[in-house]
Amino acid sequence: MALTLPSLLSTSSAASSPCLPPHRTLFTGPSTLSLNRSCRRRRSGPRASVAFDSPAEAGERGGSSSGELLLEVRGLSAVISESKKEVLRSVDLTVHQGEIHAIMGRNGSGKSTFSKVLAGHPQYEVTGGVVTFKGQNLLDMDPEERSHAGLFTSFQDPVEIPGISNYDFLLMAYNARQKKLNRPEIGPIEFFSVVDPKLAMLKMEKGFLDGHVNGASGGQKKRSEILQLAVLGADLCILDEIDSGLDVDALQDVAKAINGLLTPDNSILMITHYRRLLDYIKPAYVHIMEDGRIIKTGDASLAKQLEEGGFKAVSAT
Ligand SMILES: Nc1ncnc2c1ncn2[C@@H]1O[C@H](COP(=O)(O)OP(=O)(O)OP(=O)(O)O)[C@@H](O)[C@H]1O
Repeated sequence: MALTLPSLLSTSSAASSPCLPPHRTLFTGPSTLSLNRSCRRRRSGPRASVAFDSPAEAGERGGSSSGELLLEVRGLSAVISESKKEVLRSVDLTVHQGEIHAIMGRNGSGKSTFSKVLAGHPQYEVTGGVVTFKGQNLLDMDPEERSHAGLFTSFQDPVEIPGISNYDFLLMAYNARQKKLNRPEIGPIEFFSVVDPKLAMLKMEKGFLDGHVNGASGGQKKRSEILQLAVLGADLCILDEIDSGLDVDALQDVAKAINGLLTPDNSILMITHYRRLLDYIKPAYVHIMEDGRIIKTGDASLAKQLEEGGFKAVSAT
């Protein structure tokens, strides 16, 4: 289906958490223009605590009680649509409300593909498995519906959208959600009161809102994505290498903002290569992905093991 801007924004509705409404899924690249349902199915633990402010605090508050089942992935397999090369091979993962999960793994092991397949990216075709999100069959939803259901995906390399300011983008996305929730839409002036506190939280200059979508530096793009999350909200946030391109201070600001958005009802699945992110956003579960499947799951000590011993220390082979 060809995308209009509103459908590109694809903001949404049905999130259960009133303070964290759903969000948009954004495919900004050639595939955006032909966003379709090809990523639908082809054939028809412990819980992390929330709101850590510092590594020490994160360590102290790391908890482990399960909320409601949010995402259940069973035997998910997928191929690249064009080449039919298999990239996901029977991935299993379960996320409950309030949990923080991290996926780590070698370059090319399939981490980003996994997040894109969950978001419904048309570059991939699901060839097997079941994915249930908030009790619904995620694979039967198009990307917009997934967003409407409360799935937020921050991509590794968000593509610029020249000609659309960040402010307009956020306002349109916000109002689309309001509409979906049968709430009154708000005007551009009123919207400042929504965005302003979020900007402050992320230590972003107001001038950022005048720039075009994803048209900033690498670090600013990452902050921008978290700003979108803060304004629009989500039940499950998939953050793909949110730490890449961030300097030390920016990493702390972004991590603090993410922690500030956590409630006992929403969850995070983050993909990262570096343990330092996990010092700020402490996961209850760390998964190691290898050759398109999750080969090991443990707690945060698995990330330490990985850092100290390299992939051979945690590899299946
Ligand atoms: N659209 C695509 N076209 C061609 N190959 C692809 C595509 N998407 C993924 N791949 C290939 O699938 C494999 C997994 O890629 P993916 O980006 O998911 O890995 P990753 O674990 O996220 O890597 P990194 O840590 O480097 O970001 C790689 O071999 C990659 O080249």
